[in-house]
Amino acid sequence: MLLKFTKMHGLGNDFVVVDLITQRFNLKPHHVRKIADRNFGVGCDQLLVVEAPSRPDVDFRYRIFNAEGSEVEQCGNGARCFARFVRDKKLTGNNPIRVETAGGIISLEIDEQKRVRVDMGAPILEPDAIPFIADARATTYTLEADGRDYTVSAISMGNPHVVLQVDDTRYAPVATLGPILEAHGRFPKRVNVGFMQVLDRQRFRLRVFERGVGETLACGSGACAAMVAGVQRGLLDSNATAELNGGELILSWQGEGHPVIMTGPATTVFEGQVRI
Ligand SMILES: N[C@@H](CCC[C@H](N)C(=O)O)C(=O)O
Repeated sequence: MLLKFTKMHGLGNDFVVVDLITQRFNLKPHHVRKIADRNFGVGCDQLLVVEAPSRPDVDFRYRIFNAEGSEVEQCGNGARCFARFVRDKKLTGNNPIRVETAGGIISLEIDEQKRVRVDMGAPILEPDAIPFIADARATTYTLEADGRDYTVSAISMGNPHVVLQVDDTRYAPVATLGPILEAHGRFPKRVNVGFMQVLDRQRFRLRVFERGVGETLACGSGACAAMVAGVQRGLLDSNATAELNGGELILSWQGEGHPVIMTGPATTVFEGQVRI
């Protein structure tokens, strides 16, 4: 069958977006791996699926698959692309657009400059719910890996993140420590690994080794988790800009119980059909 798709990106974190409201297809992990393959397929970090909602109080169901085929709970850069996709395809006129994900309900609002403001929901900080194995909840934890102790924050934005502070992201051990922490035994569902350099109280740099993908040019939920980690550690104010290798995101978090708000661009690259 020929499956129609749109190739999009959010700050270089790239996506194949598939509308399974107007097309019928029983998507399996091996299809995702084939489409995501950068040599033999279309190529993407994540495949995003637009579906009809399963409940009356939302507009769509948003499903997310990592390039390796695993279905995951949340994708922040993808959420902005999702909003642009359903708007450009005229699947909704609503603004904000309410969307259910496996990680909770998020709200997406497109502004006049076509940037998308995402209410990512409140961060989850209880270890059991992240999930993260710890005796008690704390702002930072000591994580032993590869014979060394690391001071980390553990946060879920619907999906699990661990955040480490580094002096300079350019020299952070993303390619070596990233995969070790991604598969660390204290994160039963594996974890996205963020390396954060705080520049001042309103600006930080971030590189993320994403679960199920590897390092990407940007990670929206990772930027939200780093924002929460920075505020909790007393390093960041409640409004800050994240510099990722693919560009910038504007973030705000007013503290525990409040949602993280992320604003940034969403770009369509091309449309196509893939035989599957
Ligand atoms: N790129 C994403 C996160 C995608 C999912 C992640 N790799 C996971 O496994 O949780 C973002 O922009 O948030």
